Amino acid sequence: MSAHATPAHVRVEGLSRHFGTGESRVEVLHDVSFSVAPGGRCVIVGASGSGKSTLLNAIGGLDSPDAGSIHVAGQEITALSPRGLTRYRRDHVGFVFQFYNLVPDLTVRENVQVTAQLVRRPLDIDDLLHHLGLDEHRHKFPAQLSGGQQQRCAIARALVKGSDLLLCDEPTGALDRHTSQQMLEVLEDVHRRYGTTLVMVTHNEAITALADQVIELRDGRIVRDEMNTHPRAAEELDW
Ligand SMILES: Nc1ncnc2c1ncn2[C@@H]1O[C@H](COP(=O)(O)OP(=O)(O)OP(=O)(O)O)[C@@H](O)[C@H]1O
Repeated sequence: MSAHATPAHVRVEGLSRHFGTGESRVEVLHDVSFSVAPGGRCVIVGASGSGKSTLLNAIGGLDSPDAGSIHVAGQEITALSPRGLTRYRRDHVGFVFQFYNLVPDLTVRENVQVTAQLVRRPLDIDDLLHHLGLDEHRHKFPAQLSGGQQQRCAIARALVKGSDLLLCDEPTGALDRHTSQQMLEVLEDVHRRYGTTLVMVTHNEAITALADQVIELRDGRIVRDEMNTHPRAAEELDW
């Protein structure tokens, strides 16, 4: 790396992961290496079972690889103790899952507040809900929201910590086309407003048009790592 090169926000090197033993052993990731620049929007695309979620979970400190390393903002998260990993997840990473994992007995605002209480300097909850178009839904429970509104609540919860890395696992997976487009516009806005580094997993090739960087996984190996010099706006997306 030259003295002027910007250090990567996320650097994955030689990552491998398997599940099971003996005949049921499955090699899920093989020697995966790539970097994401600070403030980059990286889309990881691949067929079902190609290892996308396993990779994202490793970056999020939810799963430990067999071999290789992951650095996030210069810190080697693959070398952290379980306690260190908990702290990393709490302080440095926002996670949005396909199934939003909202607490059903808490309102939208309370769902976000629970996470805000975990960190020292959370973002302003009401400001965030406003930007995510959830003003009028603040006091509703998850079951009273549409899929897109639930997803936006999950994004608010992931962002409120003020972490600069947002990991999204199939953020549009359970949504119809129109709501998916809205969701991608929300993520675009979040990226513009907060400069958050986004790493998003999807099986939908169309979404790669929005990314600065596209990684394709096939059977746990990277078969494409390309920069996109002219990413499209979410509203121009051709499904
Ligand atoms: N905890 C686990 N135990 C055993 N096998 C697992 C486990 N987690 C994932 N796998 C296997 O690893 C492979 C990759 O799974 P992964 O969820 O990473 O793929 P994916 O590309 O995200 O797929 P999808 O798009 O369907 O979510 C699959 O064959 C899956 O069955």
